[in-house]
Amino acid sequence: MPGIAHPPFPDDVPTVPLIVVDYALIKAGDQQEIDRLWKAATELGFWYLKNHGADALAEQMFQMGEETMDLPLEEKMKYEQGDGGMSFGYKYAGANAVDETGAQDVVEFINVSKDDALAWPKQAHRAYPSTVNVRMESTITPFVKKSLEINNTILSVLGDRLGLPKGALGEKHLLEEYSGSETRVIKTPPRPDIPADKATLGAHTDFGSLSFLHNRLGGLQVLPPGADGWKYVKPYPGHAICNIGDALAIFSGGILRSNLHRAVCVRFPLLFLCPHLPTNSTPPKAQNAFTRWSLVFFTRPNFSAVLEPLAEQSEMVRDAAAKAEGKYNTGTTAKDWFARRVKNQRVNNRTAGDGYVLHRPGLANIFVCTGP
Ligand SMILES: O=C(O)CCC(=O)C(=O)O
Ligand SMILES: [Fe+2]
Repeated sequence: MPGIAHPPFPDDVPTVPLIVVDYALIKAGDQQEIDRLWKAATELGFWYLKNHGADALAEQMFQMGEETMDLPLEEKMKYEQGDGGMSFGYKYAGANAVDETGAQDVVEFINVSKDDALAWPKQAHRAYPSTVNVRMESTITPFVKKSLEINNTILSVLGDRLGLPKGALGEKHLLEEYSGSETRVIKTPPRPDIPADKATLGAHTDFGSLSFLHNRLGGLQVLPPGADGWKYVKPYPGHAICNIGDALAIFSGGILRSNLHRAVCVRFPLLFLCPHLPTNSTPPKAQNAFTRWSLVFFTRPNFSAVLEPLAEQSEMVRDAAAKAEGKYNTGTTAKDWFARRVKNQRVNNRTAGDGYVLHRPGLANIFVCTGP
């Protein structure tokens, strides 16, 4: 991917104009910028984040992803996450369902746990492919630390606006506590055979607290509330995409919004014919420009945290939770919630007639999905 020009984003598809938030201003406590973040986090739950300072590390992470995906499948499968509810490790293309029919996803990804990255060279949860190990110290741990710093700053600002005591959200996301927090590099190969309205990564809400996402090639779509259909999120250089996950929606009694999203194959202008040609007739270099790479860091609550509104610590959350009439009282720890969500999306765990419904106790059940 590095050094290969990407085709331009098409200008004839519906896009959603996300609010742009300047991380440097947020960090400096700029009230106007915090107002913009609050608007984005409560209305759509997605925003662009600029001036975050993580781009150089993100590029190195993409390289790690490419090196990993270039390993023989047999090697990658030694580190597969399996069907038992563990997300850390490799996920092969086709392991997850993208809709209620059980159609398989086409993305492969490598997930590295925040706990493993911080414990390195010790192991917290599991072993990884050699391509991950060689870049743990130089690339992955620095990226994880940088992403944690950014997400923790945002969490703290959102906690203040929710009327929570200082550190209340921080306590649910402690560095030293084991959690489902992880970084992920996703590879989507060019698939001209897949219709443009068919998901390559199924519709889902993220199940953690905050996601810090890096896109180069378009394909991400969100379904804004009240919209007539899916809208693309156009990638802009230097702009990460951030979104709220279910855990933060729950902690806030629904004040912060975790929105549905998915990924599809983008159709490019005719000038860039490759996606319309059979895959094997496209020169490899050009084809690589159509391989979609994305990178995420997911901040998720401590495994031991119970997912319920923080109603006792904020009047605002208490009022919102009261209006929601128990909808957000999951009675589940983040560990169990996370394992169930990971498990539910695996094709091998589908049983006849289960409809592949994602059970989000207390929240609306939606067709699922591959993502966290
Ligand atoms: O690939 C993308 O742009 C989105 C990835 C995503 O939503 C996820 O992994 O949860
Ligand atoms: Fe997602």
